[in-house]
Amino acid sequence: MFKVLVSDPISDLGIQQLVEAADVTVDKKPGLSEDELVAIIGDYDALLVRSQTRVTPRIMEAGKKLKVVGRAGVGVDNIDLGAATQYGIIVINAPDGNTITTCEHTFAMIMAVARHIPQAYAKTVSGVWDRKSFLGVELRNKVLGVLGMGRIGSEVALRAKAFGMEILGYDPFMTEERAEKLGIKLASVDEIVRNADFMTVHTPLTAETRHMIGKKQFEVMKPGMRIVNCARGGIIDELALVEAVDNGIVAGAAFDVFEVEPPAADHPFLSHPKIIVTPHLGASTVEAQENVAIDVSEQVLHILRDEPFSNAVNMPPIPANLASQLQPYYALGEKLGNFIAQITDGPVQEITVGYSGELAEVDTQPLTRYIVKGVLSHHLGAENVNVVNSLHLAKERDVNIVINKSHAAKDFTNLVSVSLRTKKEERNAAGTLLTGYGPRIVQIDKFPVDVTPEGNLILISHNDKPGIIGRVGTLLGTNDVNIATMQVGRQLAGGSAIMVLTVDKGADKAILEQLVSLSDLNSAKEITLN
Ligand SMILES: NC(=O)C1=CN([C@@H]2O[C@H](COP(=O)(O)OP(=O)(O)OC[C@H]3O[C@@H](n4cnc5c(N)ncnc54)[C@H](O)[C@@H]3O)[C@@H](O)[C@H]2O)C=CC1
Ligand SMILES: O=C(O)C(=O)COP(=O)(O)O
Repeated sequence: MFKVLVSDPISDLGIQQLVEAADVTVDKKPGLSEDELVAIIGDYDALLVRSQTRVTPRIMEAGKKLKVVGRAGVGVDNIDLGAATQYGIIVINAPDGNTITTCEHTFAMIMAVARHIPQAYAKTVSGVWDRKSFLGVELRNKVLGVLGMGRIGSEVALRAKAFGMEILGYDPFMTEERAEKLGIKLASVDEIVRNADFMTVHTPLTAETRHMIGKKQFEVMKPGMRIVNCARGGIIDELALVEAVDNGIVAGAAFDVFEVEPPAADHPFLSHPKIIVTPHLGASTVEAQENVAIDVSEQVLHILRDEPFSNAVNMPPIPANLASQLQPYYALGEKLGNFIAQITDGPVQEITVGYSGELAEVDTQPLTRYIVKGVLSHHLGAENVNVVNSLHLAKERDVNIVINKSHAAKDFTNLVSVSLRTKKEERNAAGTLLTGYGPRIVQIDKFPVDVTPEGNLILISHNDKPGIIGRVGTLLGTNDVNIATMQVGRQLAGGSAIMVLTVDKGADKAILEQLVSLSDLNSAKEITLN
């Protein structure tokens, strides 16, 4: 049974599929402190949050079973992504569900700041009928600067056009073609600051966007500018903004988000007559909350059930057609990696993965993650490595990963080979998928074999001499080890050879030692592939 913890207020209707899933139990505990979360997170397989819960490295470290953190919304700046990757926790978000809602809130803020609605409301309800103080401006024929033309920024631009505004958009990833399609003009931050009447920001908060609008921009800003931030606190320098409003450069500002949330009681925005605020309400509609909770619950279920999923933030996305092509190879890749790790002595220095045949034509990085997971699991423990952190853990340990691709796969449609180099030796195994039969190891070092990578195996290296197979069989039989299958591989008659046995139960160290003491038998290793 999977356990899911919901630590922020998330739509009940949205998480219904999780609550109703027979293999899931859901606990709702909003408002926990970091210490309280650390104390209980060890019981949970998934954590669902909005923007309040700060998912810190301490929480992830304590989340020994934690497989996924689901963000019911867009911004993941409250989740330590580096720590998530380190601990092998997938972080997913719900990027589409609140776009329109946040866009509409932005528009509410644009209109409110243009017409002083919150200030006028406050005065009216206080009993003062003041029509003079609240002279507004029209939106029609005004220039709106949009910084960040992603999902929300683009929707804001579309609606602004309906108000008769001219749009200047800035986004490093915006092409001329797309700008033309949206009916906007591309401009630099500087051009927007100097020419717009209204400005709205819709970027994430990054090192690059922090204080993107600060003292320098306010110095050259078109006087009378009105500014809206419904994206993230910190994109606009809050103190520089207050100064610009006081100097008469900025006519008004509307903020939904703050550098620190909630802002301190003495934050200058909270008492400024020209700055209006809402408490991070951008995504707070019934519809958006349902949408994001449905989206994130669906993906969390997929992840818990080991099914293909989307919207991972700390893993590159895998296009659906590539996912379906690679999926059948994941088990083979992981087992091949684990097999080679078990037969190679010494600490791993380099993993060389070879892809040939059709696999050489596609992006195989998702499959490489499984292979590296298989290798590292042997050394670091299966519970500590997964496809989220396998490449990261390899890099952290200075394990070099080399990928070779060759279009020709001799004898097979596709071949995956894995070589492991340690200080002591270099060994290699290759495998393929046999239609109708599943994964097979088809080569170990230079020896061709046909081994199903499953269960308990014994790998023996010996001299190709008459009677050796019988001696091995007798010894194992005497020790009550039943042989299910046996494969012998050699290059030349009478030369060196290998034997791969599938046995019903593992052979202990004493039996392996007895095997090695047989004449013409050089080494024996036990391999477990579950
Ligand atoms: N107030 C609220 O409740 C909500 C706030 N948000 C926030 O709104 C922001 C935008 O969300 P979406 O549109 O869904 O994200 P998005 O990822 O679709 O768009 C962000 C855009 O910013 C652009 N960008 C990145 N760096 C930039 C830079 N240096 N200069 C200009 N553009 C840059 C990106 O290219 C991208 O097109 C995010 O910060 C998100 O967290 C989202 C939903 C609700
Ligand atoms: O989706 C986002 O990025 C938001 O900022 C919404 O935050 P919330 O889920 O309302 O706490």
